Amino acid sequence: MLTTILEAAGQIASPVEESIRQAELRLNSLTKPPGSLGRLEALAVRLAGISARPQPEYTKRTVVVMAADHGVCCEGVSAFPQEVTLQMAHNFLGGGAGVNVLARQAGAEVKLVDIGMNGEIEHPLLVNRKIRRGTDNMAQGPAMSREDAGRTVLAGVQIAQEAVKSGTDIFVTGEMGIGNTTASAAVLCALEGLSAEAAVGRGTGIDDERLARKTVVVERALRVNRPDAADPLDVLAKVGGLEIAGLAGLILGAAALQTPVILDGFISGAAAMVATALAPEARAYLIASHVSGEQGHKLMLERLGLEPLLDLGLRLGEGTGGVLCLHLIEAVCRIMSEMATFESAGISGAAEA
Ligand SMILES: O=C(O)c1ccc[n+]([C@@H]2O[C@H](COP(=O)([O-])O)[C@@H](O)[C@H]2O)c1
Ligand SMILES: Cc1cc2nc[nH]c2cc1C
Repeated sequence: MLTTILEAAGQIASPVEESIRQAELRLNSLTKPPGSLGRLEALAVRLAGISARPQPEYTKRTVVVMAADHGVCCEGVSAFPQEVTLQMAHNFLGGGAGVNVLARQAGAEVKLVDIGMNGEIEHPLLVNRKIRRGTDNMAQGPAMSREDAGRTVLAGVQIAQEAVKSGTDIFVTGEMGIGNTTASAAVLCALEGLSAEAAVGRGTGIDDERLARKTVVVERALRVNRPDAADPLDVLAKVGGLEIAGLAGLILGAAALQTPVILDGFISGAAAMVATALAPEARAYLIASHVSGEQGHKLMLERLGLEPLLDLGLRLGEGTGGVLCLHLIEAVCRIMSEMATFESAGISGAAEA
């Protein structure tokens, strides 16, 4: 299984240097003081390299929302009951969730994937890739088998491949899963050797008492399972989640097809940690949309070496922060294609020193 995953990862090429160089030249020819568009300029250059074009355009934007359940919920780690995962899945399909609203505004399509919910939904818009009905309680043993973790990553790779074949040229990662901030914190601790205290946050809004319990649960999960930091599939299987594994695969599949991936919040970040542990080259294809309000996300992004574009205190998940950044990406693309140059507008360049 790992061999097949690493085969997919082995196809990830570096961003295209020539497109990067052309984008830098173009930015410096536009009617503005050099560098005056700040970090948007760095974003323009990165997108050029990823998409192998100095003036990229993204016309088919897909938010992949992976939904899954977590056995660890029975430890009382969330502010909401587990059945909210399935109830929210109905909400996504009906177009009423936060991400649906923001995706409509940003011209993106929401693709809901059942990668491992406890319950069943029959709906024409639902992509059914259920690997199993939720994970087991990681505080008592592995969340899932190594085989299930591998199959889930491969399902994510395949979803990316199918979407790109149907025209998707940019992805946003999204997820829904009550309990998944516990799994994400455990993955962060396992891969980076951090204490539970540094990684655990309030998720859906737990009080101090539950936060203390959640921290103990993550500590216990790490002690009981002893995940191997050098083996990302082992980490996923022992303390991960199905949506985390699926999104890790989506990232690898997208990167192998030179397609940018906008990361949403803490859970998407955990998937990115796994993906980059499997294939460090995938990092070049990742754009961090925002730093989430979830404690631990800032540290996670630092470890990933990614600078978030926004800091709005978002902690909804679903892909909401990622979709918001599509507006910034659209802005950058328009700057690159529509802005006049010093030459075309007849404007004098900077004075000689
Ligand atoms: O993306 C984030 O940073 C984020 C931070 C906190 C909560 N969430 C969402 O809330 C759910 C998980 O919270 P919890 O408390 O049940 O672990 C899950 O459905 C996530 O989409 C998401
Ligand atoms: C209502 C609700 C919506 C969500 N969306 C993502 N995670 C969520 C958690 C809850 C509880």
